[in-house]
Amino acid sequence: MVQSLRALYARAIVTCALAGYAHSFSTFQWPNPQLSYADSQIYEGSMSILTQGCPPRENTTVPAQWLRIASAYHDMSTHDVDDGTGGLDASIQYELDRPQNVGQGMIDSLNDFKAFRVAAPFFGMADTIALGAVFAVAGCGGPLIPFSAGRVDATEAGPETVPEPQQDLASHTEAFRRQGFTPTEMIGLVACGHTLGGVRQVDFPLVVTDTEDVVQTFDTTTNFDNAVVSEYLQNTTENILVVGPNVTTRSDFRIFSSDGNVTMQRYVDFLSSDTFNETCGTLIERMINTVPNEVTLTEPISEPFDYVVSEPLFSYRNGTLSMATTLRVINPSDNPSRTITLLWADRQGSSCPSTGCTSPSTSSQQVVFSLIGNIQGLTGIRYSFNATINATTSLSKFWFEINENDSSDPVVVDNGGSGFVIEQDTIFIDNSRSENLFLSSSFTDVRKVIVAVRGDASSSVSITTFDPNSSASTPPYVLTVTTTELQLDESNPSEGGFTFFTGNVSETVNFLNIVANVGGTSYTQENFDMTVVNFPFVTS
Ligand code: HEM
Repeated sequence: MVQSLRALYARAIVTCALAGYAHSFSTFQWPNPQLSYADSQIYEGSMSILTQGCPPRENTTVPAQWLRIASAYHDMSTHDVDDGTGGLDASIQYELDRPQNVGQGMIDSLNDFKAFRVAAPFFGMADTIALGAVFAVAGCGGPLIPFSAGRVDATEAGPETVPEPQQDLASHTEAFRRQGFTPTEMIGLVACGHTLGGVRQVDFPLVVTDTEDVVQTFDTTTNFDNAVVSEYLQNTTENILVVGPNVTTRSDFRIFSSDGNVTMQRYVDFLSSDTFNETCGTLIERMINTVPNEVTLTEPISEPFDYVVSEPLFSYRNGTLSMATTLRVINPSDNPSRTITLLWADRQGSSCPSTGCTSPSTSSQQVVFSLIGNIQGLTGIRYSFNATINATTSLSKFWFEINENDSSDPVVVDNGGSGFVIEQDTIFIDNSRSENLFLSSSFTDVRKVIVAVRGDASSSVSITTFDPNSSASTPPYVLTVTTTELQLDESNPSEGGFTFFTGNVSETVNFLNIVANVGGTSYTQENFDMTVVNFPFVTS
């Protein structure tokens, strides 16, 4: 019953979206870099391109490789329900030399995840592997699995717990119990996984004994569907883990038939596709959400957050602060008369009326959604703002008002009543003074970051940068974290009480923290989002 409701829910979202009905998307208390980033990776990130249409690679498919690495058969298999340790933690990165983790797909998948530079301080390789599994299933036409973020990456190998095809049923049942799954769920999970891809001769010569066979696929379809089940029940299956010449490695046969085929039969009955998809969606979601007890995941995200605000970008010149930001609105009605206004309140004194200073949106752009957003039939508009703010009175918080200019009341987007609070205005990255710098001497692109400090040259500023572009050429791929002391910027002399400090960072840095000491007081800004800056381009 629960599963049916979930499926109905998923369908309801799509139907509402397609019909353009009023919607009830959720929001979160800003700032929340983890949820903002998870939303942007699911709904607007580019990684899902590699799974769209279930594309082939290495005689299997990219999604098959991505799902396998996340699975109860690999990274997640280290979980132990008895002591609450292990789970999906990217420990696979340290376990690739084990025979049980053989396969080009493992390296290919980790290289994909590295290439898309998804890793962030609050979104590690384990979250990326889990997101990869969500995209893999959706890309091959399977269910949409809600995504939760917050996994913690391991820094060393876990125990050797990957189940292997030559093990007996009792060992597999115990392995899945230890990972938190009942014998029935084990049957489901293996069937759900083995709807994609197959077994490679070169990696499993004792399973695929015919050296002419490069890969023996588990079923005759590429897509995420119940063919693996129906072909098994109709005795037409060529799944090598069911009918392979080596009886010892027929692990799928032992697992599928372990309850007299009751579970497999159930998938087919229901499987008007829906039951298989529902069951697999629930089981795979549980599988990728299996983490050590001390790790807490976010609530599952099954729809985009509405009213997502991007990092406010500040700049100071000639007595004024400018602040650029954007507001994303999901599934807006088609209304060219809509106006959206940015409002803000003074930080010091009063130059704004009590209702707030205002600045209209300067432009708007259709949101380009990733695979999941497209499947859900979403539309979205991102409105841009560029406010000119009196630098002395500054601002303490901002908010938005959406006016459809019809008879309806304007909608106030104010972060649940508190407004979008600017914690401090003493230090900020100056978006118009900073530069995207092409160094012709070394043919490299760097970012010259300029931090404006409301204080004098005795201040000190350092930045800690997070770069997902790991310099390693083989796993483990970990974020490169670098702390740099900034220097006084000679090309930007002090102005209006502001002093400017500078340092170069790699163009692939996606987040940074600033720590400053100004007049004996410490200021910090954490998780500044470098992916939205628009520094001017300069060649030097
Ligand atoms: C007793 C448990 C399991 C055993 C013994 C097992 C065994 C295997 C073997 C031997 C392969 C071939 C790998 C290769 O040639 O590269 C394979 C592939 C695969 N397995 Fe499993 N598996 C198990 C459970 C699972 C589970 C729970 C999932 C996911 C829910 C899963 C997903 C996959 C996928 C997607 C592939 C295809 C990979 C590709 O084509 O690149 N497996 N499995």
